[in-house]
Amino acid sequence: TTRLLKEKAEITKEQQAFMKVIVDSYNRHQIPQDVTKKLLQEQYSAEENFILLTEMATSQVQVLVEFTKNIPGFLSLDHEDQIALLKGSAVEAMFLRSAQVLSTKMPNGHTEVLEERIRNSGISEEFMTPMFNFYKSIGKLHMVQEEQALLTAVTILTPDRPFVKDHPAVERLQEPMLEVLRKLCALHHPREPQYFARLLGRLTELRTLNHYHTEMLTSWRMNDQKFTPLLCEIWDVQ
Ligand SMILES: C[C@]12CC[C@H]3[C@@H](CC=C4C=C(C(=O)O)CC[C@@]43C)[C@@H]1CC[C@@H]2C(=O)c1ccc(O)cc1
Repeated sequence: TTRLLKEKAEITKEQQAFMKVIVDSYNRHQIPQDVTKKLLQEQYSAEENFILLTEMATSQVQVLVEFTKNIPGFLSLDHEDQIALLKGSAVEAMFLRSAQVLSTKMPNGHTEVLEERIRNSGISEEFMTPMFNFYKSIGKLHMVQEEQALLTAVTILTPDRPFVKDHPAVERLQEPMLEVLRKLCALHHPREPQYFARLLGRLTELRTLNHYHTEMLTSWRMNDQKFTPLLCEIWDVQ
């Protein structure tokens, strides 16, 4: 049984290689410096902050598509299911990304500036609270980079998104990632046996943000704020 226990805990060679593909892709695909640099330059106003966040959101969708294409097996899924997974996970991937970014101290005060601009971009208080509560709950986990990359991949490959036809095919891709993530959590957080369960609990909290996000988009539209064609396409807004 010790051998079985050992196998259960240890990350195998192929799991190591599999994880490396996802982590390298995650690190390679970030929004360009010239976009984040604007965070420090542009003047402060709700309109300017919204325009900046729109540019960041648009760039993040492009980054998300590139990252997703590198997830082993994703491109062999049914093409319509590929679109359904991207559209269904874009908001969650973005909130996960923003939580990871805002909970780590970025160089030269980006974090504070970014937080300031989010807080003054026309997002109403009722959505700001759950959003920043999520950021705090992610921050408390002190995820390592491999966990961040795998958690993002697990979020994208969630089988029960709207319009996904071949659930089992998506489950077959998500399962090995969950297995590696479970082992990673045991490896990096040995004194917190419940850490993996807490991590998955954040995915449930993430889903509730989808609802708030739809409201956020609607309230921005009411104030005649304009989105980019890519955001309109991924979020089905006119
Ligand atoms: C999600 C978000 C757009 C994308 C931003 C995020 C805040 C922080 C980020 C950090 C990034 C990085 O450092 O890599 C990439 C972009 C993101 C992930 C914003 C908070 C609210 C905003 C939003 O929902 C929004 C939606 C439509 C808009 O037109 C404007 C904003």
